Amino acid sequence: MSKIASVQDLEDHAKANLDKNALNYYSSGSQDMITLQDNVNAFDRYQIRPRVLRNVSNVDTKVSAFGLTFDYPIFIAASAMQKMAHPDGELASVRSANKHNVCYSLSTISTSSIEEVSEAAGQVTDNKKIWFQLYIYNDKHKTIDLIKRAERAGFKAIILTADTPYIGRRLPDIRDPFMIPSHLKLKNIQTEKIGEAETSTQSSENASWLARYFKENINPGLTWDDVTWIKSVTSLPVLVKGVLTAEDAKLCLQYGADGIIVSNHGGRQLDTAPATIDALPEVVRAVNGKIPVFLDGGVRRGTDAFKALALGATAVFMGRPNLWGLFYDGENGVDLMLDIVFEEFKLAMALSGCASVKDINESYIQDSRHIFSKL
Ligand SMILES: Cc1cc2nc3c(=O)[nH]c(=O)nc-3n(C[C@H](O)[C@H](O)[C@H](O)COP(=O)(O)O)c2cc1C
Ligand SMILES: O=C(O)C(=O)c1ccccc1
Repeated sequence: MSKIASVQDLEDHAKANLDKNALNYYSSGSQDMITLQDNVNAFDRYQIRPRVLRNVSNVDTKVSAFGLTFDYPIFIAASAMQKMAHPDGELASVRSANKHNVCYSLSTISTSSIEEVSEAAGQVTDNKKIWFQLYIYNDKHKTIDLIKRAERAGFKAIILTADTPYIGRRLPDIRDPFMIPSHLKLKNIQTEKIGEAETSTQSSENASWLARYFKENINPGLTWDDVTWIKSVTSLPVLVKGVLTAEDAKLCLQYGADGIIVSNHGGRQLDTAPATIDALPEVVRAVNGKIPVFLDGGVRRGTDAFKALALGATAVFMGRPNLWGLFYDGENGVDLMLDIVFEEFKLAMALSGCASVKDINESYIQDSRHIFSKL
């Protein structure tokens, strides 16, 4: 077999070899998967404007946020149930992220516990670059308990996912209902209803296991006051994930969010929502430097990350590439994936004439659809 040279190679490997239940769950988007594809394709509509004859013998890829420094502005997004990709699951992912000194975000709905992930991130609390993605449960005490456990375990930020009051309509899951494999457990939270959902073999009525899990456990009634509420129960920075408009970005500021993740949940929620790289500029403009803005969705190459930074992102997250790397070879596979993307990013900086991440700005990018506006 040829060597793996890109994230696309890892995706191809997973698509040819991963079992259908896990593959459908990991790869699918909602409805016609237009947003899923557009997240990826939109990056190609932007072009990098390279500058030459700059000294790029040393390229510094480090970035900082919330008082933490990371070696690269490319992090791992929260994705649920990683042990379906590899027996080491979340633990392999966090070990790899930690080794590379980048952030790992842990999903609430993980097959390794908050405490296990913290332990895998190393012994020194200050060095743990782990953020906790929070779904707010109907039961507020359970929600507070998750936050407190994450704090105690040394997580450095809370990511409140705001785009999932209900699960998106994922057709592969409706056609062939997803089941969590019987040897795996959701490790962070016990719910009375989940036992019931876990043991049923076929979705009842017309809701899938995923849709029922959400319906039975996750609070669809959240409002901006819940950002205030989360802020009142934790001293950690709180990021709102799932923002796609300037209007909501301003509300993030008004309600005291410490950061924003421009995201459409990897095209798994509202189909035909904009590609994240297209939504980023209006969010960045609305925020006007007051809090850091991150992006996820469709990042597959170092050049994609470069483009997001040129449009004002502090850093980006990758979701599915982590799963493809994990499936390829556990921790080594995630290492391989990160090494490839980091190498691509560093080279993109060098070939664009940027010796430091601080140099990357709007002058390095053009939107091919508005190319004449730059003339
Ligand atoms: C299989 C899978 C599971 C996910 N689970 C979660 C989750 O539990 N919580 C969450 O906030 N986002 C979840 N996401 C969304 C990711 O955090 C992220 O927004 C998305 O994957 C980014 O797009 P990309 O996969 O194109 O990189 C999930 C995404 C995938 C693909
Ligand atoms: O699949 C998802 O995107 C997601 O966030 C999720 C996580 C756990 C259960 C159901 C959906």
